[in-house]
Amino acid sequence: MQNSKRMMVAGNWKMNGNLEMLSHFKSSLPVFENIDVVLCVPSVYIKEAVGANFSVGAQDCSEHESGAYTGDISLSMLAELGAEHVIIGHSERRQAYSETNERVAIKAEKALENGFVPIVCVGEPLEVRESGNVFEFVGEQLAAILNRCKQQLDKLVIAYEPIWAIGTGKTASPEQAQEVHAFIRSELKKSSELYSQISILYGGSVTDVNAAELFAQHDIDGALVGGASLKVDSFKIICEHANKRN
Ligand SMILES: O=C(CO)COP(=O)(O)O
Repeated sequence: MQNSKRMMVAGNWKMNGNLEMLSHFKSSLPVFENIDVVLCVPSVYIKEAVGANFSVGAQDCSEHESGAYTGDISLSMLAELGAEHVIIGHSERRQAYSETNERVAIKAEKALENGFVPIVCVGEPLEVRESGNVFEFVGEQLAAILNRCKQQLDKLVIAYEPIWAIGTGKTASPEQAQEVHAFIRSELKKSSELYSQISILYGGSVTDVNAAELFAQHDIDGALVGGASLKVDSFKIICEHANKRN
């Protein structure tokens, strides 16, 4: 039995793209009736991205509301531009900007308070997978998030992105991904009766070629797509696969 919730396909452009590419996406992506399609563009493009057949997300947010935080962008600013989703705790930010589990959890909590759908990322580096400690590592990341976001868990989206699969072309096998998704679901179950309503996306070298077999897994509710979200044709095919599953 598949979960009954809607599938989501979210594109993460990271620091890529330009206005011309955005305009191409806006005019080319059709409506997908059965799924939520989100494009997380660099923040400077959010306002321009709004108004097409997809929702718009940011790739990070500040945990502060305003003040002397040079370079930060607050949730209320992102909301003003029209963003409804926000990626939080992406491994690139955890690694390059030293974002701790607690800071990620605070951002997720603030995002929920501000009416956003936070897409909160978890996932292990290669050495953790090789040492057999995936559940322990992901479990700790998740615990911090669940602890802070208890009140509105049904609004949360979790993205499992094993770091060794990001941008490497080496995707987790459907079985490897399903195993961790089932673990995440079981942890969610301990925290909330709403566990079955929380979408768990898979991210890490998702392409138009491997999306269907990933989406066929019981606990995979969609994808967070990096490289393949930069080409409208591949992103569209991934959306079509998700749309068919629902
Ligand atoms: O980091 C990712 C999405 O957030 C995944 O990136 P790739 O799809 O390029 O591996």
